[in-house]
Parts: sequence; C-alpha cells; structure tokens
Amino acid sequence: MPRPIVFSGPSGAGKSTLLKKLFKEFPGKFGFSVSSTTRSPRQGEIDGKDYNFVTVEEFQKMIRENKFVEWAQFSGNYYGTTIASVKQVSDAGKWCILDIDMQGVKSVKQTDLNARYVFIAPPSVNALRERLTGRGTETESSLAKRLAAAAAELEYAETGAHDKTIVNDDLDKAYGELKSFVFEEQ
Ligand SMILES: Nc1ncnc2c1ncn2[C@@H]1O[C@H](COP(=O)(O)OP(=O)(O)OP(=O)(O)O)[C@@H](O)[C@H]1O
Repeated sequence: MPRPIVFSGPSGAGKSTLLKKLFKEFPGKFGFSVSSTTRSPRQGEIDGKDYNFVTVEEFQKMIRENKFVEWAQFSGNYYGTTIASVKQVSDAGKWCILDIDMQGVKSVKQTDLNARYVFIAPPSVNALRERLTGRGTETESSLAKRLAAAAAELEYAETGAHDKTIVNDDLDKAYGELKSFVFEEQ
C-alpha cells in the first residue's frame, strides 16, 4: 500500500507550485483526501467526492473520538481531514498527498498512517516575503502572520522532524529533488 506523503513548509515556499507540476507529470497517480465539513453543499457538490458533509454534532463527536488528522473552524464552519479519508486514497491505490502545517504534521505522526514527510523550505525569509508579496494574495497583516508562522515552521524543521528538506530556490532543481524523494522508496 502506498504510504501517504506529507508536504509542509512556510506559506509561499512553493508547495502548491511543486505539487501542481507533480500532478501534471503523473496524472492519476496521486490523490488528495476528501475533507469533512459542516458547511452546506454548494450546487453541484457531491457528498463523499467534494466533501464529506456532516452535521456539527457529528463533527464534534468525531473530534472527541480522535478521528481527525487536523481540523479547523473558518467563518463558522468546521473543516477537517480524517484518518479514514487518507486511508481511502491509499486503499484506492493512489498515493495520498497531504499539504498541512506543522500542527498537522505533529498530529499525523501520532496516527498509524506511516507517512513520509517532506519539508519545502524557501531559500531565505526575504525570498519568502518577496514571493508572498509577488503572489498578490496578502494584505500587510496576513503577510506578517504568515511570516511569523514561517519562523515557527523553520524552527520545527530544524528538529529533524521530516524525512527530507528541499530548498525551493531553483524550481526545476527543487522539483527534481522532490521526484527523487517521492519515488525512492514506494
Ligand atoms: N522556485 C521558485 N522561484 C521563484 N518563485 C517561486 C518558486 N516556487 C514558487 N514560486 C512562487 O512563489 C509564490 C508562492 O508559491 P506557492 O503558492 O506555490 O506557495 P505555497 O507554499 O503553496 O503557499 P501556501 O501554503 O500559502 O499555499 C507563487 O507566486 C509561486 O509562483
């Protein structure tokens, strides 16, 4: 059974960029788990495919029963990734990718998911600031928040919590390193 691969690293380090390349080169090989949420389905959304739609009571019960790898509340709704949803991807023969923060990494480490951990690091904090500014998605306060979180992520990476650290300086070089890591052991 393919082992889940956990991506983490500061916001703006390039996780989405690298994952997009990987999914494009190997279509159908990798998968994301289906998240659970208490928000109502939007038109066209399918239960079990887009999200697992559950009630607040169910979600809270699942939290108590430690069913989640990670969960959070955004604008009044709960969202989370269950251990079962990660296993479902592996059961289907796909390599499950998780893109999560350090709290999520710590939490996955406490499960029996037997994941592999790759940390995507920026070449420097200044480069990170420039990328986040260049992406055009941040306000001054969200930028400050992300940079503060980045410091904690980098500190956590220094404890050796990950199997591999990839510095995303030159994108093609980083992508090459990522492919070596992803395919070396499965
Ligand atoms: N090697 C690179 N060199 C220069 N710019 C890059 C590189 N990799 C990614 N970028 C750019 O940096 C910005 C942040 O990248 P991306 O959105 O992939 O980060 P992320 O880690 O997925 O962030 P988040 O966690 O916020 O989703 C994007 O504008 C992207 O185009």
